[in-house]
Amino acid sequence: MESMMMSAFSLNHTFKLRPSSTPINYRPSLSCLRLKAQQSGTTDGTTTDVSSSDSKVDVTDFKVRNSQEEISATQGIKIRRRPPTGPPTHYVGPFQFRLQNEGNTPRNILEEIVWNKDVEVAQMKSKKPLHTLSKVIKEAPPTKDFIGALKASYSRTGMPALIAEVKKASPSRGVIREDFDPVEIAKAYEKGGAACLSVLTDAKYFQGSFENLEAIRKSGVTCPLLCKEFIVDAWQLYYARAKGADAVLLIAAVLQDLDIKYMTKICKLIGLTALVEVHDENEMDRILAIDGIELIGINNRNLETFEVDISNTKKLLEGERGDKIRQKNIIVVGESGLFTPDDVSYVQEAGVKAILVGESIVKQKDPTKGIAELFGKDISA
Ligand SMILES: O=C(O)c1ccccc1NCC(=O)[C@H](O)[C@H](O)COP(=O)(O)O
Repeated sequence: MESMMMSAFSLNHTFKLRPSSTPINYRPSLSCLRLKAQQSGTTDGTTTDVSSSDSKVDVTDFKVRNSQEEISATQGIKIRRRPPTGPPTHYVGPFQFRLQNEGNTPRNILEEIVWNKDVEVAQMKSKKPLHTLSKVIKEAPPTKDFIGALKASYSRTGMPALIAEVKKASPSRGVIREDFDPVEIAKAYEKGGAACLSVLTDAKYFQGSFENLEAIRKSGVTCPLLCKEFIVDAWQLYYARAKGADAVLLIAAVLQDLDIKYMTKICKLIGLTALVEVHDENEMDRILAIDGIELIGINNRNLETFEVDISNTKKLLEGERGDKIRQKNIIVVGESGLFTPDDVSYVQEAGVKAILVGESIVKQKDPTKGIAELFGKDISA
C-alpha cells in the first residue's frame, strides 16, 4: 500500500481522465490519484487510460470525488478541495456561460483560494514537470535548519523565536505596505533578530511571488525561509524547494490526514521542514495523531471568517493536548494577530516557543524597530 502511494507521486504516471477540453480544475488531487489507482486495479499506481469511454470516466470521476468528500467529512474537513458539481456550462450559439450555484461557488475565502490554487498548480506543473524540478533540487545547496534556528533563538533570548513574514497584502487587510521591497524588508527583519522568515508566494490574494522568495534567498540573508503557500499538491513541495525554501506550510483545514502524512514524508526526503497549521481542536487532534510532526502552527485567524482571537493559541494548548505536545517534543508556533509585548507574553505563557508575525512589523517604516517594539526590547543581540 505504502509503495503504491509513494509511486503516485512519480512523474511517469499520467492520468487521462477526460478529453483535453476538460477544465483543468478537475484534475485529480494527490488523494484522488491514489484512489484512482486502486479503482483501476493497478497495484503500483501506474496509469490506466480510462478515456476510451466518456461515460465510464464520468462515473469513475464522480465516485472518486464523492469518496474524497466522504473522507474529508469523517475527518471534519469543511473545505471542499474543488467545486463538487463542476461549473455547469450553457451554450447559446457560439457563447458559453457558466451559472453560479452552491456546487461551484466557494463558501469562503479559504475555499476560493484553494480552488484557484488547484488551477494555478495544474498550469505551473505542465510548464515545470517534476523531473525538471528533481534535477534542480539535486544541484541545489542543502536547506537550512528551520527548527534549529527557532530553538537557538529561543535559548538565546528566552522569548519566542520570531518567524517574520514578508507580506505585502492579504485578503483581510488589503495592501498592508505600499512601498514593498521584499529583500529590504527581509534584511531589516534579520537585523532586528528574526530567527526565520516567512515569504508569501501567492500572487492573487497576497501579492507575493516565488521571485520574492528566490530574491531573498540569493540576497545574502541567512535566516531559514518558510515558503508561505497554499499547498494542495505534492508537486508544490518540490517547486518550493527548487526556489530556495527551507520550510513549507501544510494547512490542516485543507489537507486530509493521509496527504499530510505523505507530504511530511516527502518534505523530509527533500530536506524541507513542514510547519503544519491548525486552527481548532479537531485539527489539532488530527495532527497529534500523525507520527513525525515536529512543528505545529496555531493560527489565531479563522481563515474562513478572518476573525482573529489570540486566546485560540491558549485554548489549543490546554490540558491533554498540551501534555501530548510536550511528550512529543513538538515546537508550537503562535500565528497571526500579535501586535504588542503583552500579546507575545500571553502566547509564550500559553506554551509557544515561536511566533509568526506579519502585519504588525511589516507595516512599520523600519521593520527592525518594529520587531523591538513588538517584543518590548531589542532581541537582535
Ligand atoms: O491574512 C489573511 O487575511 C489571510 C486570509 C486567508 C488565508 C490566510 C491569511 N493569512 C495567512 C496568515 O495566517 C498570516 O499571514 C500570518 O499568520 C501572519 O498574520 P498577521 O501577523 O496577523 O499578519
